[in-house]
Amino acid sequence: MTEAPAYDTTSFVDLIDAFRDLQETLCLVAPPPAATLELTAAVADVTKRLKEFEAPEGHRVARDREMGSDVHPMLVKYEATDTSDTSLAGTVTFNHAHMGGGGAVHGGVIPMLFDDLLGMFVSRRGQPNSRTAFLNVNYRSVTPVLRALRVDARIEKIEGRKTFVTGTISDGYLVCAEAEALFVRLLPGQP
Ligand SMILES: CCCCCCCCCCCCCCCC(=O)SCCNC(=O)CCNC(=O)[C@H](O)C(C)(C)COP(=O)(O)OP(=O)(O)OC[C@H]1O[C@@H](n2cnc3c(N)ncnc32)[C@H](O)[C@@H]1OP(=O)(O)O
Repeated sequence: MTEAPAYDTTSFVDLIDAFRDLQETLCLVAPPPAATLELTAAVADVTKRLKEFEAPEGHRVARDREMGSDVHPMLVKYEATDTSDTSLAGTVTFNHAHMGGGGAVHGGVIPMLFDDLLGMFVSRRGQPNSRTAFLNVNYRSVTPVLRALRVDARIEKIEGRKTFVTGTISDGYLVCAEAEALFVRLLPGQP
């Protein structure tokens, strides 16, 4: 495969942010049928325009490994503020699109954040090209939406191809969720 050309992701990050805004807004509205029909056509039109720019694997911006969740519409955006070789601290704010019920984050969204956060951290500071072997999540207290929460990750140990890592999401001193995961480095040629 040829090397992907240098690409300025700034405007694409804005597009993804606009998409996230759309996702959240969809979770907040009750439009009448006529408006829904009109809006469906408008969204379909945007999708049609985007399809003009389809690119082969390796050239798609959403898979830009350096940019991570900033350029991927499905992933939860977080900010890493403090990293060392074995630890990471940062922040995440879940929105209405991530809500399960009663102001709490959906129980499936939390493992997705952990898989991405811990996987990215392992790739950068542990062993690149690793895959999640297990990810165990404990929900210790309700994870609230619309609040800046703290995220932490720590590489506990590396044994051969295996990187053991833990993570937490906290609201002040209250632990909302914690995770334990194993990432296994792929062997050359391993699919
Ligand atoms: C500058 C840098 C830029 C950075 C930019 C980064 C970009 C990067 C972004 C990535 C950020 C997103 C990260 C998402 C990551 C996914 O979400 S990956 C998708 C979800 N995971 C999967 O689909 C994995 C499916 N499973 C598999 O592919 C294989 O089972 C695995 C995990 C590769 C392991 O298989 P294998 O290679 O054949 O390994 P195997 O020989 O069975 O086991 C190796 C060792 O691990 C142990 N092990 C394997 N599985 C388990 C298990 N489930 N439990 C306990 N032990 C296990 C074995 O016991 C063995 O231990 P030892 O005997 O060596 O002590």
